[in-house]
Amino acid sequence: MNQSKEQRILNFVLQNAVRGDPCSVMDAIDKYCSQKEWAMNVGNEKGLILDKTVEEINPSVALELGTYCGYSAVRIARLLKAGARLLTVEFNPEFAAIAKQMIEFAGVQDKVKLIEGPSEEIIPQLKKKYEVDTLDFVFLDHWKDRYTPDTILLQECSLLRKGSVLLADNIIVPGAPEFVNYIRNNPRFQCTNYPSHLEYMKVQDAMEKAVFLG
Ligand SMILES: O=C(NCCCCc1cc2cnccc2s1)c1cc(-c2ccc(F)cc2)cc(O)c1O
Ligand SMILES: [Mg+2]
Repeated sequence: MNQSKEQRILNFVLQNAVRGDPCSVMDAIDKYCSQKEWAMNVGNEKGLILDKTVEEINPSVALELGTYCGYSAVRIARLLKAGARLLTVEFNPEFAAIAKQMIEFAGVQDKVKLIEGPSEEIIPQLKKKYEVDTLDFVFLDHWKDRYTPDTILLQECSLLRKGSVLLADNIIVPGAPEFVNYIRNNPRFQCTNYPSHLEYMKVQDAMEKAVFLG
């Protein structure tokens, strides 16, 4: 049965990166996906915006919606302080299996909890089942038409506190127009747009940061 693209990405990492070195894992994925096969990792240009946001917040509890191969989970987890944790949610079992191996190879597994399932099911479980009080940081990188309903759901589940930061990928491509309209017109959020480019392409994209005002 021939391999998936995601399996080929993981194999390239296993053969070209250094076990326990998150940066070498990120570099290997970026090398493969820019030279061999495009894939929807946040990439290094938007990744730097993600890094700066995470470093600014220094979150104790972070949530990622949309794990894919684990590139941004590794990217975020490498910056987390001792005792801090990232919960990352993936819908596709094949992707989750790849991401699990990627996260373990990078050596950040102690900081990352990979959860398989749809966001609308997982978010309401975060407090009781995953012992979350409130989220310091949320990275939205899953279905673009779920950004708005899941942002509303996070509020309904009292998972945001004054100062919680949302960062959303793909504001231009594939685009999340409903989310942009919702979040920029919502007085409970302070928004900032970060122009960038689609991963591995000379195509305009952007990220949107939204700080919850409580
Ligand atoms: O679709 C994208 N990401 C979402 C896929 C994850 C599905 C999930 C749903 C779900 C539900 N619940 C929990 C977890 C999850 S994970 C995506 C797509 C492009 C792209 C693709 C083609 C193209 F020509 C140009 C850009 C670029 C990107 O950076 C992306 O992030
Ligand atoms: Mg994305």
